[in-house]
Amino acid sequence: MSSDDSLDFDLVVLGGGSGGLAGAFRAAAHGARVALLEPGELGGTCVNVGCVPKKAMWLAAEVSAHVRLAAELGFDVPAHPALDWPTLIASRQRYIHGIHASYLRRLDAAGVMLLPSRGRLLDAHTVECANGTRLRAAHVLLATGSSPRRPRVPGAELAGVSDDFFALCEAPPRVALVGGGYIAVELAGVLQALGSRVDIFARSERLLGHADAELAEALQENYRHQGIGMHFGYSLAAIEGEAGALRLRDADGETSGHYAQVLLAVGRAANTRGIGLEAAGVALDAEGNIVVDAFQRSSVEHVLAVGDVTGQVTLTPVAIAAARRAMDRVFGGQPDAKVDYANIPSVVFAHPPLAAVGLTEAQARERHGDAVRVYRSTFRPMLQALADRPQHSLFKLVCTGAERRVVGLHLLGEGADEILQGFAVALKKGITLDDLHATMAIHPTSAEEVVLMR
Ligand SMILES: Cc1cc2nc3c(=O)[nH]c(=O)nc-3n(C[C@H](O)[C@H](O)[C@H](O)COP(=O)(O)OP(=O)(O)OC[C@H]3O[C@@H](n4cnc5c(N)ncnc54)[C@H](O)[C@@H]3O)c2cc1C
Ligand SMILES: NC(=O)c1ccc[n+]([C@@H]2O[C@H](COP(=O)([O-])OP(=O)(O)OC[C@H]3O[C@@H](n4cnc5c(N)ncnc54)[C@H](O)[C@@H]3O)[C@@H](O)[C@H]2O)c1
Repeated sequence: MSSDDSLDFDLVVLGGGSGGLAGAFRAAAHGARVALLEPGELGGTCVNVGCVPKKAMWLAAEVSAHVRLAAELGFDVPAHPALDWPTLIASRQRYIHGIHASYLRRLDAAGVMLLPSRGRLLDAHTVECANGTRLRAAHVLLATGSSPRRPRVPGAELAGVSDDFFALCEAPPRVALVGGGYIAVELAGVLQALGSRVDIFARSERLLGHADAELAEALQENYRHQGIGMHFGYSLAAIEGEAGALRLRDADGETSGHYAQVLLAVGRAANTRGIGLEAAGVALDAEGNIVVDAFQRSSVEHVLAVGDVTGQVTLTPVAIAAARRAMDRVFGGQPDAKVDYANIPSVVFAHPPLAAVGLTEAQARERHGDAVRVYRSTFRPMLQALADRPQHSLFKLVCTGAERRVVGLHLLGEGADEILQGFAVALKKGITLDDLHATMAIHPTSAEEVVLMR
């Protein structure tokens, strides 16, 4: 690549989260002179208040469930294991500090200049730091992420959001979670397993509107068994009371409570305020996300955007892939590099986890009508059966056409989070049901059910 020496940098990145870091590393690997602005901890949402600490808490919740299973299998362990939360949180934060240190080392080795500051666009080629320093760059990458939304109801400020969940040092005795999406489902499962009594208040008629309805209902059944309360079609009108004793009031004036903690999980909004988008002329869509084309280009030439701030599939691997492809295109001589947004696999870290790739049955029927064939397997994983526990797995394959091409795979059950990745490769390659049947099963596993479904 060739550089313009009249500019300070080839690339200035706003945001040191999943997308920003990936973009900075990839651009530097292509020889670009890069500056990265991050006012907070490196790693952004995912590393500090998202995927990583969430997974740590999910793993702890799984361990707690397994200790209880172990007791039922005859091990000499308590049926209700006590958890010293501070020890768990210390281990989690130690792990996260290790990630921070690794990023610092890697930025240093890559020659990326890290500035611990917010940035603001003055025009398409100029970024101003909080202290007034101005950086001139050939390209700017916006990767400022998103923040939790709060519903506009009286008392909303009394509630916490997912960031506050990660500040907890003990299980609050009773927790209300408002929302029915990824975060409400994940935090509810973890808190219930680690000692809280949890109620979910969802506006929708079921959990996880994005997921296959049958699996979502099966997960609800599991949550009910675990003692999680669920209220659907709920319209939150106000949050009342005082810290430690909060009540929810619905649109009919009915109240529910008292809750030691109310957590709001009603979606996230792109971080676009105060970053100079108006000055530079960067367009937003009706939802407030930065508009980008398939190559992550904003409405202003040389200004790119990736990750949550664009509102495109808001997952860490997507932010990373979008940033890498954009940098491959701009600095790596790969003019066609872009993300394929089709068939992105995802996992809701519920108990058990729900993993999915491709079309749900409803989406497939809408698109392919009567050509859709659905195959399902409901079974009790061996560990659950040995302990005589009721938890079942539900695996579902959605196929279309005479060749029975696999267009959707939906897994609810133990190990689903780890099973899906390989099958996601296969689905992207366009496999058929016959291809699955031609693959030898691995016995005895849960995963074998995917190649045995008829
Ligand atoms: C509770 C929770 C759990 C999640 N779990 C998962 C999961 O299991 N798997 C998954 O794939 N995804 C998960 N996600 C989503 C994932 O965290 C996000 O999709 C991902 O972090 C988006 O990356 P990003 O780079 O766009 O933004 P972020 O990672 O949020 O990074 C944005 C960065 O920009 C910085 N910034 C903001 N304004 C400025 C400015 N003006 N100048 C400079 N810097 C600025 C911020 O400080 C922040 O560090 C989860 C999210 C949450 C909230
Ligand atoms: N495992 C993962 O990959 C993972 C985990 C957590 C978050 N994420 C990402 O972060 C995003 C944000 O998560 P989220 O759970 O906040 O959003 P979400 O979009 O998944 O769910 C928001 C939920 O809030 C409900 N809602 C909206 N307004 C409401 C109101 N006023 N009252 C009651 N309910 C209301 C919606 O009906 C929906 O069920 C996710 O969409 C996902 O992309 C991913």
